[in-house]
Amino acid sequence: MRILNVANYDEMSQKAAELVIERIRRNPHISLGLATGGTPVGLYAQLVRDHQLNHTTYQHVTTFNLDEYLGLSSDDPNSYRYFMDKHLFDHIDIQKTNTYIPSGDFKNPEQQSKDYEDLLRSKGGVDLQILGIGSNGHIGFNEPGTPFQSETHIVELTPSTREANARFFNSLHEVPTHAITMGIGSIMRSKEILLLISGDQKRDALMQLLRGEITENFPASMLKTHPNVTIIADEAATGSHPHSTKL
Ligand SMILES: O=P(O)(O)OC[C@H]1O[C@](O)(CO)[C@@H](O)[C@@H]1O
Repeated sequence: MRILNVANYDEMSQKAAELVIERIRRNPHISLGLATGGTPVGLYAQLVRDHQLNHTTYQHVTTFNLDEYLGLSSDDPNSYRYFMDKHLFDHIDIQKTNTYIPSGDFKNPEQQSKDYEDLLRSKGGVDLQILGIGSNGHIGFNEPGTPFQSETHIVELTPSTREANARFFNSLHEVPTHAITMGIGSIMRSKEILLLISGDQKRDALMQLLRGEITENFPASMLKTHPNVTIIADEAATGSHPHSTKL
């Protein structure tokens, strides 16, 4: 893993955007794995800005989102489809038919999980996966204890994840209890991974990732076995001054 330690959230977003834009320009048919949550919002804003200023095109780009809440329709403001349209897709020239997000439909979620995994494979998988991390080490919605080999599946969200995400809802009560998520095995098949970490509330998770053992109790630890991971972390998360290290 390569870690780039930057000053703050804005610099993290800027550096992340530079990396993503470089990969898109190198491969205009790239398949991007996308994350939601607070962490990548600044990155998406930078991608939109670059598209407007420099006309980087997404005409041939395909995207796969990591996860979706179960029970929220795509037009619900808290659904991840809504989030992606609002922060990115509505502002770039991507073809919406090339943007895939797991369905949060309650009907037959097991089949939907299988269909999403089949789709990922049939489209050739993800070239560059963008990730955030939960304070408990979750990636996507893969909570501690998720098998490392897991593929797209249904999860029951932990109380800590629901509490952390309640800030996007009117109340904790409204946060769905279940979600559909790409598995750790699905994420690990990506050719390249870009993990973004910002804020002092993520410092323990970053330390555990860097110093702790590889264990299913800390899902992100599996990333240490991936051959091509870049972490961009800000000073609040690393607790040290900006520099770059190869681990
Ligand atoms: O970026 P945030 O909002 O801190 O969330 C961290 C992670 O948690 C999730 O939002 C899921 O709870 C992921 O999608 C995200 O990467």
